[in-house]
Amino acid sequence: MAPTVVVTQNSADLNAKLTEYIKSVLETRINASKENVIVGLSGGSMAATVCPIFCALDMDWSRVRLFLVDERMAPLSDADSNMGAYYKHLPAELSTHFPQFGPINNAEACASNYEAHLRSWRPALKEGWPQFDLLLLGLGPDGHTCSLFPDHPLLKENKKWIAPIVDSPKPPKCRITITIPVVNHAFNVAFIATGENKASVVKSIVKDGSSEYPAGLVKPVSGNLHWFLDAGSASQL
Ligand SMILES: O=C(O)[C@H](O)[C@@H](O)[C@H](O)[C@H](O)COP(=O)(O)O
Repeated sequence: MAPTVVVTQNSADLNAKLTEYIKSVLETRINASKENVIVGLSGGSMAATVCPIFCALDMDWSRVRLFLVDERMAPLSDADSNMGAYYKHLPAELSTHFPQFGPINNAEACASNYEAHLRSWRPALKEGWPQFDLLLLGLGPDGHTCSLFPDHPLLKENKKWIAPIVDSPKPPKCRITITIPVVNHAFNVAFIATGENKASVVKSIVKDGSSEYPAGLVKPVSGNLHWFLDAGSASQL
């Protein structure tokens, strides 16, 4: 299915459109099943974008669980820690909706612990993958998403739900990330990409349908795909 592209005028407009989208997806998923609703969140600027929205949403969060789609191997107090950024911006009762992360000195053990959390929350579909209710993904100017970088062997990972990476071209080198098939089995995937430095990669993926970049490999099997852009990132569409 073709993605829905939402071009926003300014940060207030982005906030309003994202609020409407997130509220509607969460309410739909909460009503659709008795299970907890699982939301996967990118790092980078995502915490600053979505935390104010989460804080302002008037809804029952008791059945929502939060999960990092990728994380850097850094202590919570470090500026590199994505979870640290979410802890800083979210009220304490929502921060506890993330699973524990660690050990931070061993990417492989950390990835397998994080995967075990996800498996305890959401059993595998018959195809072998979990189904996130909502993924909110960032985009790098090089076309990466999560910690899935151009030309990296992890793009071909077809067993692990969460994989370690020790040679990330974007620092820090050691991270964990969800894999492409996990992304593609989600019910709802939304990219949030702003800024002119992302315009050319947005054009290749959204307008030309290129699969050259990791983010271009995101093609939900049966879920919905949205792109939330601003004037800068949409300038070549
Ligand atoms: O932890 C990370 O590095 C990320 O999750 C990464 O995939 C991020 O989402 C993109 O690099 C976009 O980052 P910005 O939104 O900060 O541009």
